Amino acid sequence: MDLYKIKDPSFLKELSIDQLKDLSMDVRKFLIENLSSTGGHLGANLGVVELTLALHKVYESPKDRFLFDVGHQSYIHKILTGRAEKFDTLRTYQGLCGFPKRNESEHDVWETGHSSTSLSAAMGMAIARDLNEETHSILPIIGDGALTGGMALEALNHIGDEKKNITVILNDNEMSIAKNVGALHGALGRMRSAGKYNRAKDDLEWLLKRIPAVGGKLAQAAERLKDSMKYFVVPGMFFEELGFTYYGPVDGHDYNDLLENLNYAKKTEGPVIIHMITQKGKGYQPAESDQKDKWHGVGPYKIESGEKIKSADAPPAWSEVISETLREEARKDKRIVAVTPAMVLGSKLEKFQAEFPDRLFDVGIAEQHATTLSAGLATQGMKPFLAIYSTFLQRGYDQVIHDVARQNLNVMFGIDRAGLVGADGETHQGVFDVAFLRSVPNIVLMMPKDENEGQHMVHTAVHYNDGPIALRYPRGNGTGASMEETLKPIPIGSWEVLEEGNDAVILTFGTTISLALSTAERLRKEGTSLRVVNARFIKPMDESMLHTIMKEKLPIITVEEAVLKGGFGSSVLEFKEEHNYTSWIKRLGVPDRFIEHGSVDKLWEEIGLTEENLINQVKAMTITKQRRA
Ligand SMILES: Cc1ncc(C[n+]2csc(CCOP(=O)(O)OP(=O)(O)O)c2C)c(N)n1
Ligand SMILES: CC(=O)[C@@H](O)[C@H](O)COP(=O)(O)O
Ligand SMILES: [Mg+2]
Repeated sequence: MDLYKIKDPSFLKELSIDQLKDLSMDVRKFLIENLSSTGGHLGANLGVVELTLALHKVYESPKDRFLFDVGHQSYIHKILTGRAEKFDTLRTYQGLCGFPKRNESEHDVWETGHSSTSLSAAMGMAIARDLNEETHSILPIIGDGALTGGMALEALNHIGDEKKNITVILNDNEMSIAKNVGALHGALGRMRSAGKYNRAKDDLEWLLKRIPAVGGKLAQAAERLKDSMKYFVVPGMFFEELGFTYYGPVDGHDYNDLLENLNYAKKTEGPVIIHMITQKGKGYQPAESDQKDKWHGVGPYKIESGEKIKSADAPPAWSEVISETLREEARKDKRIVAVTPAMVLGSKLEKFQAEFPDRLFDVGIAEQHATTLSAGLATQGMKPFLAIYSTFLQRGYDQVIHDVARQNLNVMFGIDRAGLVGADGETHQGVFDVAFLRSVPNIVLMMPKDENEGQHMVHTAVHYNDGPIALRYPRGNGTGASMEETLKPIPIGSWEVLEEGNDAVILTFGTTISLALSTAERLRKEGTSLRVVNARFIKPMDESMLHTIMKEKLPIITVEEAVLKGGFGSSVLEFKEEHNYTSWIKRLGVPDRFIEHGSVDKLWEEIGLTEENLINQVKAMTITKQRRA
């Protein structure tokens, strides 16, 4: 079938099971071909082909609401709702978003990117539906990984109690990004192996209710029988105890099983959970056989061999440098433990895990728990290193304030993916942490200019015993800096002058340092000398250097790959105001709006992090200064 001709999913109603099977093959081929050049979340999508087609066949989007949790598995939904032709632009600048997007289609009713939000949103929609006396179905589609997120459990608690008509599609592939973890994962495993018990239970109940002569009594007996079987065969029966009708396990690749259960659920009153078993990466051998992450998220690759296309000789990834330094430190100090909320692979902690299996804690998608767990560890004299993406630390903000900083505990934060991340777009940009951390008392916040300084910062954090300390580093590869053999602590709050100059000063840190240096070089050729300062401690700042600069009355430009509102530049403005200086300060950084997906270079251009813009700002300030003088 020509997928480019699909305008909406209504055609599915007429398709036979054989036609659905053919269409599934076309969809898989389309995904494998398109993503081989764009990259994207291939594994998860290959696993939900049948599930998504079946949902669109039985239900009626957008009247019925599909909420894709995390949303990385919504590609088939996008194809079925008329967006196949945009797939060559997937996750590129101004192209198709990799997650559901309300302004892309009326079929995208809930935007995601971060996990475990779909059940709460579904509950909100269900309450509104009932108050408005509407009758549509609401179907959150949530993975076994996302189900471990605290929010999902909070929502189950509410939905089960209120008995709302919500049909939860639980897509259980036994994988988070890496193998799923936790007791809930274990419970799902037991439900999976309980086989078709539930079907037998429902069939029995259905049969008994239809015997007219003995009707009620027999049905009551059946109910008792069902309850005792429930405890006997499926210990806990977690979902039913919470007030859900549980259907499953359903073979998520078998249309007979899928359609039968979806149609059954459609007629069931109250909250329903359909436990679907799927295989991540299904239908593409390299993904199926990958034991690590089933091709969760990939860059471009060769279709035939599955070989990933990578630029040769790239410097090591930032995450690798940081976690490898931590591993080195962990050999010397037994108190060091690493904590990750489901990101062992992304944060490159596999080697740490292999060497110190008892000192690495993958807690699942549980950023709040991970943060407070680290606080708990620190109270007992341990040195926890919480490796966490900047964007996901947003989930643990109260825990940072209430549990870590307030008690001034020695928790180390490795804030990964700090700055613009590119293809994942606005849900994942790591641009808020500077603003939301610098206002919290007791925290030290730093960012290295290169991976050599990065390793020294890990060392600094390990040897810092005066409270929480956070080290932020970007997505992708390092700068290729040569690495010093001996690790040394960097004095807390110290900045360094990278380039001397007397016409204007640039205060910057991390990724934007190279921009400042190249701009300074260009301006020097034109006779303007810029002082470039590596403001590697965002908090505390180097106040002695700031006093010197402000006394010199040089124009100051702050540059940061983080939000301007409340960011590093704001702290420089505050310093000026607190000390009654008159310095002229300009701030460059991320403006007050959400930044969509695209290559980081393109996004820097969009927000004015370019040499041209910086040169213009410097010229405007220095020329005006000369005129004023
Ligand atoms: C709050 C939050 N933490 C971490 C992530 C990173 N993340 C994206 S997908 C994923 C695994 C999700 O597993 P599951 O829900 O089972 O979906 P699957 O990929 O297996 O289909 C994780 C940890 C995220 N998106 N949001
Ligand atoms: C959907 C999601 O949240 C993750 O899969 C994320 O896309 C991973 O990002 P990295 O590729 O930066 O690890
Ligand atoms: Mg999963």
